[in-house]
Amino acid sequence: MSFDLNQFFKEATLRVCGSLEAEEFLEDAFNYLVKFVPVEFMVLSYYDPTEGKQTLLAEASIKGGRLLKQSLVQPGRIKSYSSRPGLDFQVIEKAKNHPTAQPWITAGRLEPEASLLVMRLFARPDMIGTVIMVAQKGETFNQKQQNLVRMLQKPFAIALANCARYQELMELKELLRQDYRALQQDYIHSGGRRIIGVRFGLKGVMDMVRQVAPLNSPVLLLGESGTGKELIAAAIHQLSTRREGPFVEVNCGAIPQSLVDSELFGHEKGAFTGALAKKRGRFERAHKGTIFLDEIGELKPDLQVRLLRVLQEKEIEPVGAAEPVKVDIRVIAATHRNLEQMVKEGEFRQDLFFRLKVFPIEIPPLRDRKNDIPSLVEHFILAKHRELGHAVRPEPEPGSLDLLMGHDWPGNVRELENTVERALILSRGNQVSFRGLGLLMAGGGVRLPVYVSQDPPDQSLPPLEQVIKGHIQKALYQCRGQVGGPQGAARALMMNPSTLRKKMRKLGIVFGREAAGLYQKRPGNSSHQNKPADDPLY
Ligand SMILES: Nc1ncnc2c1ncn2[C@@H]1O[C@H](COP(=O)(O)OP(=O)(O)OP(=O)(O)O)[C@@H](O)[C@H]1O
Repeated sequence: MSFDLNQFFKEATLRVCGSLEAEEFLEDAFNYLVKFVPVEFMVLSYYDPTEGKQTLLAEASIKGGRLLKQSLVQPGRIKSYSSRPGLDFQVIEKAKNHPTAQPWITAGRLEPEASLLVMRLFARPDMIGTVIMVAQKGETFNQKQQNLVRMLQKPFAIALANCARYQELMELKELLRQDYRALQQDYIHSGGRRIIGVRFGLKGVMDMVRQVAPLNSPVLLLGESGTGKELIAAAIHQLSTRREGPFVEVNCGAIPQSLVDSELFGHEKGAFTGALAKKRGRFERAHKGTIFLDEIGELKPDLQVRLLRVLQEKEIEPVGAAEPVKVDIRVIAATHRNLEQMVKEGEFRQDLFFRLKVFPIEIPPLRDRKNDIPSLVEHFILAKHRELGHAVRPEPEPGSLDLLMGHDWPGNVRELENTVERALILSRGNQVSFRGLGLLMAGGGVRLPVYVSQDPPDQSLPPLEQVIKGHIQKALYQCRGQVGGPQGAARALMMNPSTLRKKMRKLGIVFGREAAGLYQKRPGNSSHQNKPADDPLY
């Protein structure tokens, strides 16, 4: 039966152009061509003329196709060699005589005596890659076989150009997807969140934040869990010149060990089983922005070394990448652990500790800034009642403040936030109660008694309005008649000052100029001489 060239061309072209994945079409082409030419394995490489960089894309042999994506290390030589004319199609009798085959021979991937067929691929007018066929042991490519392969120069070039574009698109799509996800997170992280206590309990912290934010120096946030370290980190980013860039958070204690490498440093496609697409790590995603390394004390020793390298060299090495990637990032780290002690005990690298603690900021626990509690409670009631979709915004039940101020808050602001949310979920009507939530009084761990009366209603109980009136008057007395401001009764009662004024007018309580001197405490006098006459609580 005579050999049909047209049939060969058609069948071979269908295989070469049958897929957009390099390893797939190369494998299909190999399986067909091996019937006609003595090829042991073939390699497809991609050449980027702008960067003068050559990448081995894929290889195929009897074992199947495989994605390689390895950059060749001699761009200068390749550039000059590839611009040499007349080398579009060559057969090299012995690989050792070919200028660019040497690294392959050294790497043990090519026999020095092997015969090669090198076919360059062009997309007008540039060379975009090569197909290299390595002949089976002791064989070479005769003229007839060379002619067959040469017929496929154009189909291979088209397949490679399409594959390169496709890869580029896929990578862009993946980057966009990652950026979109990161942007969503960034929005949650810094989107208009208020910090309560900036002029009170966090004043010292905020002064330091303003000082350091415009600089590029690393910042180390120290403080117990739930004190607001992440919030402060986001504020530093917002106040910095990097605010338009990303704010990427990494909880060093929460990433599973098996994923740490690729999560932080990223990976190339095919770097390991399951790495189906190139992935940018969090360091790379934080480029031109801020990376927040929470729970830095949990970082394993090998990662401490790599983080130190990132801080020193300002570059990262994605898994499977041929070259490091430069990153421009600002690092903010945080921990609730005593890093200094960890250094002494050999659990944390001293050099990394010194790098990170250029500007340490200590965030005080909530128990040391209890004056912030009323504003925090008001803030969380407002935010949570909206989140929960409650129609009315409830006010804290009278006496709540004593209860909340008496608690030690070992879980800090996070515990307070959760407590408010829980209380709101349980609240009925327009009052929110903090009783029965298991809040412990400071120091003793004594549960506040929750009074549940089994008796019939006490007929001698004063009417509710009278109790409220007396309670407000008591607050006015304690606040020396002041209604608004940080020392005012509204704050003590966790109420909006205008709501309190309205209520006082309704209840007939005198306040402001009308009450001049009425609520002033006399120095040294504890007998409450100025107490309101109709006050049922005195
Ligand atoms: N000053 C504040 N004003 C308003 N909300 C705050 C404040 N401090 C903390 N929060 C809120 O309390 C919660 C806990 O804060 P954050 O996560 O920043 O604490 P953290 O110190 O980073 O905790 P961890 O060490 O456990 O990671 C968050 O919901 C945060 O928004």
